[in-house]
Amino acid sequence: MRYISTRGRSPALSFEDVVLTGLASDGGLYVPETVPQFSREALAEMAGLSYAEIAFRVMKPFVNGEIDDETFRRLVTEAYATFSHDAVVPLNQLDANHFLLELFHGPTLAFKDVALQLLGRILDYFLKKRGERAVIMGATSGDTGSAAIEGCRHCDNLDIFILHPHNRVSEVQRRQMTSVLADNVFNIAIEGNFDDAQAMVKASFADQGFLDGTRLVAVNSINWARIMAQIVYYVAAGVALGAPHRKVSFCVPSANFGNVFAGFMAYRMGLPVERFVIATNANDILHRTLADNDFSKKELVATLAPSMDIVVSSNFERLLFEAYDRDGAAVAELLERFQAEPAALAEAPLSRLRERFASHSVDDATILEVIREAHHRTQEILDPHTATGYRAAERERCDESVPMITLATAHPAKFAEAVVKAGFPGVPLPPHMDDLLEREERYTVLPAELSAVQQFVAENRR
Ligand SMILES: Cc1ncc(COP(=O)(O)O)c(C=O)c1O
Ligand SMILES: N[C@@H](CCOP(=O)(O)O)C(=O)O
Repeated sequence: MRYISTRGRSPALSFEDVVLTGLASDGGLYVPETVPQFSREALAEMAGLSYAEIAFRVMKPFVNGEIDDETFRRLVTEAYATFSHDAVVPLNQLDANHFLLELFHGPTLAFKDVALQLLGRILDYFLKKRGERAVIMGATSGDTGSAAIEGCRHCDNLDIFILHPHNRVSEVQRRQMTSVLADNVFNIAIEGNFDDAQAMVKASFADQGFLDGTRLVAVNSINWARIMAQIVYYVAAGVALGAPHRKVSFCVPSANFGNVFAGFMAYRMGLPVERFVIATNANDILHRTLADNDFSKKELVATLAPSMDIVVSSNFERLLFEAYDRDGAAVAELLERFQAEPAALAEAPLSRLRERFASHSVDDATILEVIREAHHRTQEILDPHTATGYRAAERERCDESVPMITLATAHPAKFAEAVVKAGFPGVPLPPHMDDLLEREERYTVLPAELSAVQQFVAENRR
């Protein structure tokens, strides 16, 4: 298995090299050269297996023997032993055919743990094997940051720099990052928004001179291993509900588009998926593109689902690459146009996308309404991101014979503002975070200027 760039102009890489890098040199994102296929029998055999075993089987073709089976199995098992639920990602039935896939039982209470608990271990394995050090730069709207820090903090060979938008993440999210006082962890609060942070991380991959030859590694969903690990829970949920013998649909709260793209990969590998429903908050570029072919940037809006406050969805490029029949030049041309002015997709790729994807945008008032309504129906308090998915799924459900699986992407305790505004007293943090609000914090506020950020990284890496 080799990995190629979505813009078609970078050399193909091995799994090890693709994990230990970020953007391709042509500015594209890496994807597997061929998509591994699961037969119906192979999928059917997975029903009833442990999550770790399903994870091993689904990811093995991507790893391509570059980590021996015994070691890879151990890394996977250790990663998912950190989750507080025996099923790792349990399915919670809401009604006859609507299910929540709870992805928030990891150490930092969001779906990012599923990939980052594993990625930290894989990075540690490869860097130790090579005897190399590396620098991580990551951008976060609140959840990736703490999951990356938690997944990588014990890697001696890594220094971790996480950029979050100053005063735009929840207090719990900020403290989950800034209260980790390890010598290799650096939190930077950017005076800007998530898109500014993501742009600076991407620019740093394009020109790594400031690191004097030290390797720069991505923990955002730029990194293929993030997508790879997220494919697993689509397969696990699908086979638990009867795939491959019946189809399933997924509704995914979306922003940077790594999560739903992982689902699309599961579909391409053989999981029978009827439909992916993309839920956005008021930052609705994905919905406008699919519904109106309006592929344009709009001013960022601060919402009650802050982790989805993103203007440009990085991984949409990976889906465009598939929709444009893997024509890297066409993708590069479209994205260059999009950076400069409002753009539109060509007719054929857009209709291909519309065959499999639907979308809905959910505003703040509706998020609050859903939190109340879902509590009334199920006694559960949803987090505001999951609430966007719940509403989009309800709007889209039509075929009652196809289970709809809404991805519950975070624990409500991380988002007190929305929960309290919906009329609830709040949701307690789990015991391992009991004293989070009293812990000492450390972070540095910097302007949204690439040179200031790169200078900070260069001066502080060990
Ligand atoms: C809680 C939560 N839900 C949904 C999303 C959207 O996921 P994605 O960026 O993979 O589309 C994010 C982060 O992006 C998130 O943190
Ligand atoms: N919502 C994310 C934004 C970054 O997304 P990623 O999947 O590319 O890491 C966050 O919480 O940081």
